[in-house]
Amino acid sequence: MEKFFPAPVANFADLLMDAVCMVDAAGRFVFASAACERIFGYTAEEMRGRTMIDMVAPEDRERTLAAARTIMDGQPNLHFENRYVRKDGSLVHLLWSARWSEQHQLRVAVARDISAAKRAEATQAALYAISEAAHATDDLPQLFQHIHQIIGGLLPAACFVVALHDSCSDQLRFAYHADQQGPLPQSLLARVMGEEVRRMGRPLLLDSSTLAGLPEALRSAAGLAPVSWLGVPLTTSQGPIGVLMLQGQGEHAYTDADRDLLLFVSTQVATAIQRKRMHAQLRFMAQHDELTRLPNRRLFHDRLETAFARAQRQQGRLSLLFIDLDKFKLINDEYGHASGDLLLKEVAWRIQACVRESDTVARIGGDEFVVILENVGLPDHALAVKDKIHEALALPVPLADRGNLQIAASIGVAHYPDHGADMQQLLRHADNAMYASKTQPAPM
Ligand SMILES: Nc1nc2c(ncn2[C@@H]2O[C@H](COP(=O)(O)OP(=O)(O)OP(=O)(O)O)[C@@H](O)[C@H]2O)c(=O)[nH]1
Repeated sequence: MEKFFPAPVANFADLLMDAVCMVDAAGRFVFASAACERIFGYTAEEMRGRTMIDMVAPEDRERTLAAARTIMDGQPNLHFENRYVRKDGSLVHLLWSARWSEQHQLRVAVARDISAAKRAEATQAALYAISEAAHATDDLPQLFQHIHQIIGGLLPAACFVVALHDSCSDQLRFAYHADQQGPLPQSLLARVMGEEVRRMGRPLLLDSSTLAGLPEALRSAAGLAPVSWLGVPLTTSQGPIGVLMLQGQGEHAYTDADRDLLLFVSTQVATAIQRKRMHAQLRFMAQHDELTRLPNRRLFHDRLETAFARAQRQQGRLSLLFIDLDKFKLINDEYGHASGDLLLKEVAWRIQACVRESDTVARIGGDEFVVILENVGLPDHALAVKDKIHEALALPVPLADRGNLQIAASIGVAHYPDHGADMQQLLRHADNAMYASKTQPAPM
């Protein structure tokens, strides 16, 4: 050191929090101050003689060499950022100021560890991105994919899992489980780990160093030399809603700092999920009937428009069935509104059971239902569905304490293109056919 600085200055250099380095024209360290050990993980002794560029993160090497050339051409650089690979394999973000000493034929540089600031910056950006994703994505699976990418930029995440609490079954439902290539089959370890995080209500770090202190079920699911996993609860202001888990990459073991970071970010993730769920719920409520949970009149019209456009485009067929319960008012009057409600739910369920999943059954009024049958080969097929519905509705509906209810319905059918070239004509035809059938007994 005294070779370059007088002794007192050399002592000061070792007191600095920033690292002072000198690199010769061939790019080898010839001097490193004491702070280097804290920043790079290597002692000054270990650094001496090493080629600087070998310690730079591979992605930053080209930029670093270009900056070094400029400095050696006589232009000092007071604000250059790059990343070095520390002795333990982790990355350290550095801010450099450097200049070339013609007299000593050395690059003299001072490096400041800005990893904490970079991490805070990245965390802030991730929080913002998660909040943005909650607005920009259409549904939860898409949101989870976005969040996977965002958190993958902060922490190693070979595999990313979101498991949400299902209040009906009181179990975790794996809503997202994927690696960079796409969805993965459910793993026993992820399930056991998720349940454990949920049970404890706090983060859990799994790797070979923590294994001994973990519950038996988790130990046996993990095996002897587990890949590192990190799990945190997803909690909103209303309480826990699920669990977020990451699987490390290769040898990487998550640290306590990683755990704290994921826990911090998880609050934003939980809020984003909650917001998305609320939107989905509001959208569902706006489009579905509260009692039967069938599509309502508005969604029926949307579906019909789409089906109609498709049939026109593909020169296909579609049929509409208008269904109105007969004398439903009497049921309400005689058995009460609650029994009427129960009957409407049963009717909805029975009609749905008569058609394919791709068909639409909607409730468009008190006791009025409608069915859109797509891709019906011949009008006879729609008539067969109509008969099936009549039969299904003719079966008695048992009431808990008041015997059986008997119900019948009037059904009008309209076929495209036979009964109308446009939607209004078709709707009118089905409605008229339904009223016409009210005056006739239903075929049994
Ligand atoms: N329980 C119950 N009843 C409802 C609901 N919505 C509408 N209603 C009742 O459904 C009945 C429909 O009566 P109407 O349209 O006269 O039909 P109807 O008695 O079946 O007569 P027809 O169609 O001529 O055979 C009314 O009494 C409404 O109050 C509901 O959500 N629950």
